[in-house]
Amino acid sequence: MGLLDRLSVLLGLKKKEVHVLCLGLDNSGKTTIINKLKPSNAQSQNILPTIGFSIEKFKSSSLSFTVFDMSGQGRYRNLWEHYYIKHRRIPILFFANKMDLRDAVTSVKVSQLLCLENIKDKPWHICASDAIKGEGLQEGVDWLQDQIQTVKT
Ligand SMILES: Nc1nc2c(ncn2[C@@H]2O[C@H](COP(=O)(O)OP(=O)(O)OP(=O)(O)O)[C@@H](O)[C@H]2O)c(=O)[nH]1
Ligand SMILES: [Mg+2]
Repeated sequence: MGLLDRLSVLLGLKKKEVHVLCLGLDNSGKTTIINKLKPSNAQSQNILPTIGFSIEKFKSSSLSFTVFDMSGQGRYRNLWEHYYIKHRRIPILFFANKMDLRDAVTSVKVSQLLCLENIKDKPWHICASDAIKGEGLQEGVDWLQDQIQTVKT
């Protein structure tokens, strides 16, 4: 970020830009989550499986998010490696989505199944969500914002 951009962010004239990588199995609801975070007039009514990846944008509070929405389908998973930044202390937000389904397990159980407590080198957080109704999404984004805002602009 250039000096002028930094100054604009500090003065509140411009939103700080952040890049987010969205990964997860196919059909888990990634695109639906991102879509629901957009203003209602920008939301798509017809979400199709993502081919390759798509770049989506939304704003929240003082941040401007650019999200790389990766396909979860098996044949595209090798794309994930190109974007995965192993050694940086990037925050990781997990959505335990589709919590409205009758056989959904709790976010605590998901966290145990994925052994999230083993992640010691990055801040992480898990939220239960229902992307159709939009439940749990803002809690996750608020956590992400807190993490990002503690990093210097
Ligand atoms: N019941 C329920 N259905 C959901 C939820 N979130 C998404 N869906 C549905 O799940 C299906 C897949 O959603 P997508 O957002 O396309 O999933 P995706 O993870 O982006 O899939 P890929 O792009 O193929 O990786 C759609 O029919 C959504 O309507 C949820 O929280 N609850
Ligand atoms: Mg998708």
